[in-house]
This record gives sequence, C-alpha cells and structure tokens, in this order.
Amino acid sequence: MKIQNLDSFQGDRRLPASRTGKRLLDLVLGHEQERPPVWIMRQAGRYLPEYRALRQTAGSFLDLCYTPELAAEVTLQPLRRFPLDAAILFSDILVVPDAMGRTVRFEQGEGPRLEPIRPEDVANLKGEEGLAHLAPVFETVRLVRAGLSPEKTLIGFCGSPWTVATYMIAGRGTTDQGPARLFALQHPEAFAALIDRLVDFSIAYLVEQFRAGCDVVQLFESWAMNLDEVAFAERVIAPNRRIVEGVRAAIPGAPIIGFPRGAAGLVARYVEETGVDMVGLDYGMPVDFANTALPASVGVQGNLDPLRVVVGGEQMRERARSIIAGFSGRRHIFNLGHGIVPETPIAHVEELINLVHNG
Ligand SMILES: Cc1c2[nH]c(c1CCC(=O)O)Cc1[nH]c(c(CCC(=O)O)c1C)Cc1[nH]c(c(CCC(=O)O)c1C)Cc1[nH]c(c(C)c1CCC(=O)O)C2
Repeated sequence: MKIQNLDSFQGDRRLPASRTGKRLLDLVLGHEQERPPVWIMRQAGRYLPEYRALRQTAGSFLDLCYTPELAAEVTLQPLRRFPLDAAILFSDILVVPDAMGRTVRFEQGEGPRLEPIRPEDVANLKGEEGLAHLAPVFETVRLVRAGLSPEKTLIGFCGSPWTVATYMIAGRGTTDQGPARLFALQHPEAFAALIDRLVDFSIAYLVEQFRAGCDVVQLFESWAMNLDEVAFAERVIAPNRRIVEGVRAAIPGAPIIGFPRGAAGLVARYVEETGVDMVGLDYGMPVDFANTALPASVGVQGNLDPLRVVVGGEQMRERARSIIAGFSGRRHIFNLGHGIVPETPIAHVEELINLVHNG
C-alpha cells in the first residue's frame, strides 16, 4: 500500500524533513512558523449545531464513527466554519476496545459504558485480526483527505494504552481511575498482558491511519494523573515509547504528538523517554514551569482552559495572549488544554482563532 504524504519524512530526527506546505505538520517536523498553528481539542462535536443535527440522523454514536461519509462530514464541519490549521479524524478512543471484541456503548448524556474486563478475559482479546472492524475509520481518513485543502494537516489519533485500559477495567470514566489502579497492582500479569495487547493493536491502528492519509497522530493519555512516579514510568512512559518506536519502525520519522494530561512534574521525563515530537499540555501546567522543565527544542501544544472560551471576553483574550507570548521561544501549536465543551458559544471560538491569527 502506498504511504501518502510521508515521502519527505526522515528517520533522523536531527534533520528536519523538507517543508510540506502544511503549517501544522511543518511545525511538528521542526520548521518555525510566523504564527502558532491552531486546532481545538474535540473541535468536531456538540457545540456545533450542524453536528447536533447530523447526530440526530445517524443512530448510535458508534454508528456515526463507522459510517465513513458521515464521519468525514463531521470531521470537516469545524473547518468550514473556522480557519483552523488541522482537521482531526472524527472517531473515538474507545473504538479500539470495540474492535478487540469488548462490548462498548455510549449512553446519551452519560458517557461510555463497557463490560468491565476481568483478568481471565485478556487472553481472548482480538489482536490484529480485529483491525478489519476499523476499515470504516480508514475509509473516513481517505474521504477527509480528498476533501481537505492541501495546506491543512490531518491528525489521526488513538488513546494511549493506560487511558484505554482505565475504561476497559472500570467499564466507564472514573474520577481517580481507582479500579484500574487496583487491577494493575492486584493482577500484575493480566494487566501487563492487557497493556501489551493495546500497544500492539495501537501500533497497527496508527500505521494504517498514516497509510490512509493522516499527516500526524496524537496519543491521548487523558488519565496520566493520579499515578506515582513508578506507575507513571511503567503504565504511561513505557507503553507510549513502544508505540512511538513501533509506528516509526513501519513509517520512519512518523510525526507524533503526545498528550499526557496531568503529567505535571513528570512531563519532561515523558517527552525525553517516549520520543514524541511535541507534547500537549493541559491547562493546569504553568507556562513558566513548562519553559523551565522542557529544553527549548521541545515543541508544545496547548493550553487554554476550555471554560475560558465558554465565558469569552477579555479574560479569554488575555490568557490566550499570555500563553502565546509565553511559548514564543519554542515551537507552539495553539490549542485548549482539554476538550471544548458543548456550552461553548461559536462566536467565542471565532474570536479566539482570530486572535491566534492576528494577535
Ligand atoms: C477520553 C476520551 C474519549 N474520547 C476521546 C478521549 C480523549 C480526549 C479527552 O480526554 O477528552 C477522544 C475523542 N472523542 C471524539 C474525538 C473526535 C474528534 C474531535 O476531537 O473532534 C476524539 C479525538 C469524539 C466524541 N466522543 C464522544 C462524543 C460525544 C458523543 C455524542 O455526540 O453523543 C464525541 C463528539 C463521547 C465520549 N468519548 C469518550 C468519552 C469520555 C465520551 C463522553 C463524554 C463526551 O461526550 O465528551 C472517551
């Protein structure tokens, strides 16, 4: 299969690949830009009336994810409204456990519900043969690529193994990831096997996303907090590093953004030991701390509090400007520090993106 868009990527990270003309991708590859590229975490979704309208007609949330024409349309919706530099594939991190044979449902207004995995279930998870279930996702990538202007970057993604495991083990989102933290300590062998399965599946999944036409992928480690440093090294750093290495073994120099939400004082170790090209920062990460902890060569993405965009006005503009000024000495993709929320007024998003473009 032909690998699209990757002709100019180089395995040697010390030499930036030649420019591609895509502002966000070029920044990830090491080429400075005159303004930060911008996208909005969870930019396709319920704050957009056109998403809510389409969602009504599409059946379940997973049906929407697995219907390429509709998923491609939803991916492109935010780019029709706003001058964003990137589209992010419309899908979900929980399509992976679905493809591995677990039961996954999304209850309206309640979030995801899975059948909690038991230690004895791990051996029955589907491996790469489960990837066929995600063929509609790769078709979505091809459709989006075809409908996207050449200067826009297409971002693919997966959930990082620990984060996906927290949902598989608890069967839902949790505030402190208690069930998964207990499982890891009480059933270390089954837990290690679960992480291994997720690492292998995620590598194959991301490689296929690149082959279908994604330019960059993001690893969502949304639950990197609440771990001691030993658990963080084992459950966050090691699996993310294996994914980075595994994807780059298939696609030399593949551009990867890591988002270890809540990594706090461990963020520099995360970047150094995983080998990601850029790191997403949550809104709790102080700009000055990041600048001190991370070498100037490390690019960052973030990190406005999404609720500042709900309220808008001067407090939003002031904070956005200070983030942009604070990260002006390094590569910076402007983004929120977590996902945009459904209550966000469209006009505030417009104003925010305009500010990133024009100061
Ligand atoms: C933890 C996580 C999930 N999914 C995701 C994460 C990591 C990012 C983060 O930390 O927020 C990632 C995700 N989920 C979705 C995308 C699509 C692309 C985009 O960012 O626009 C992406 C990148 C669509 C979605 N995923 C979901 C929706 C809403 C479903 C609906 O329309 O009914 C969307 C648009 C559902 C979902 N999916 C998940 C939860 C907890 C929920 C329910 C809460 C919520 O609604 O935000 C799991």
